Amino acid sequence: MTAGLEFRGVVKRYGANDAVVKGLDLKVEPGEFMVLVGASGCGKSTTLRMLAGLEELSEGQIFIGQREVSRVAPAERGVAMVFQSYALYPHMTVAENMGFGLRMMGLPKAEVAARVGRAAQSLQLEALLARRPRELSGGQRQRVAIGRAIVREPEVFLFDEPLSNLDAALRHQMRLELAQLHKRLGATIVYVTHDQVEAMTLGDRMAVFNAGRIEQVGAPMDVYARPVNRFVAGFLGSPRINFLEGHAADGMFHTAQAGSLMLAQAGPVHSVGLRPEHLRLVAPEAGWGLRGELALIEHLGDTSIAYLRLAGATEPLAVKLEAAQGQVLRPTEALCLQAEPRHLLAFDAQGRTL
Ligand SMILES: Nc1ncnc2c1ncn2[C@@H]1O[C@H](COP(=O)(O)OP(=O)(O)OP(=O)(O)O)[C@@H](O)[C@H]1O
Repeated sequence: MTAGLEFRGVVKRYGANDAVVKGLDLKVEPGEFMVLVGASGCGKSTTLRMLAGLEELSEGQIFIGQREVSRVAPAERGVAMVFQSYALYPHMTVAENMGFGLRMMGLPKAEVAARVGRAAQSLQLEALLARRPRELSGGQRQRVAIGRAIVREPEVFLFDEPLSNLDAALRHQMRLELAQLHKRLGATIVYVTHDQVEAMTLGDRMAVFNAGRIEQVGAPMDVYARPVNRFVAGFLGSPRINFLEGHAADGMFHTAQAGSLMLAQAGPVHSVGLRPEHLRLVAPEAGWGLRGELALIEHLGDTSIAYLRLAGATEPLAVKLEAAQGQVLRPTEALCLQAEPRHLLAFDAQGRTL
């Protein structure tokens, strides 16, 4: 069973404090992998916990499928949650850990065994069913925790930062496994993370949270390429997008002291955003471009990141170059950079994308 879900005007307030979730509207389609992403404290976990029934709503409604669940008990919502700390029972085997919840619900032994068998197969845990948690790696334990959710055959899976306790290599592996698992199960997933790489790679769509509100919802590459404002533009991308202040005139964006860039759009441009991969080196005598001095260069193997000091700018400008290009540059060298006009994100005085 796969159901969609919807938040309608959901507000969460703790006591007399300001709301931590401020009127949330969000629709998740059946079978969709939706990532809620944002910095610590922005309200994404609270949102997930309200969906799970672990927190009460102050205002608004939540629907799972056609059913309003705003005041339905957690166990009756048809959701299963996987937490960051997977809390397996140490004295039980993998199979017992996975079947525990079902046995508590009073399901017949044969049914429990069948469901555990199916989940173990889809998670490649069959060879480990007789082991105890201490005999497993961190990634295997997390798979067991996911298995515990799968056997409940929920309509919706909820994940709360499930990978943040794993090391980088394992996180990467688990990310690929989760993506494959989602394809196999076709389940609706709501996944909370502060990690932009997880959001970019796992989500069919992502909702970018900021201070209790959603700034933008969309397919990861669309949000990356067409952020609605400066906040979202700055949230995604590594190295971070470069912001430059200035003004527009005659189809050009003029910085105070570091040169000009060609603009694709008209309007009251107050600042622009330029991703490091969209800047390219041009000859110093080019007719237009940004001019600066190389402050530092990082060689990453396949690419190099050059950091330029621009006159009148407080932060260095990050530029992603091919390794061969980066290798010949020397600190303090004067450089000129251009970007294709279509790659410039232009913002108004309020930081909205024009
Ligand atoms: N029980 C509580 N009582 C009062 N305030 C709370 C409570 N739980 C959470 N908050 C506050 O609500 C805000 C949102 O918290 P929430 O955990 O949803 O954020 P988050 O985006 O998931 O961050 P993190 O990734 O750090 O968990 C925070 O400012 C937090 O301090």
